[in-house]
Amino acid sequence: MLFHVTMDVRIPHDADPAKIDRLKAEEKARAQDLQRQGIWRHLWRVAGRYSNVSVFDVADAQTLHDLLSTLPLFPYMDVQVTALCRHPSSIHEDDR
Ligand SMILES: O=C(O)C[C@H]1C=CC(=O)O1
Repeated sequence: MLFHVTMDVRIPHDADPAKIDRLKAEEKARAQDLQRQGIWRHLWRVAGRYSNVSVFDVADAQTLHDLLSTLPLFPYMDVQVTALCRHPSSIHEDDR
């Protein structure tokens, strides 16, 4: 199943910079690993905001929740999820 996910990252101003740098590095490694596996299909920065829009390809909503909630930056994210299904006019056979 495909899910559109928006992640708004909100780092508290009083957060420990060293801890945040470590979490960002861990997040990057995790995100790149999931992209290589084809699970995190799209990852886009929202221009002008510390936010991304992403498309995930996972078995179901529980799998997506387990994945998102274990991201290193998850405690600092507001996450919105929209389930996607195939558009009848899509020319992309892997849209499902
Ligand atoms: O920067 C972000 O949008 C938050 C998060 C998502 C992927 C990643 O590397 O960090």
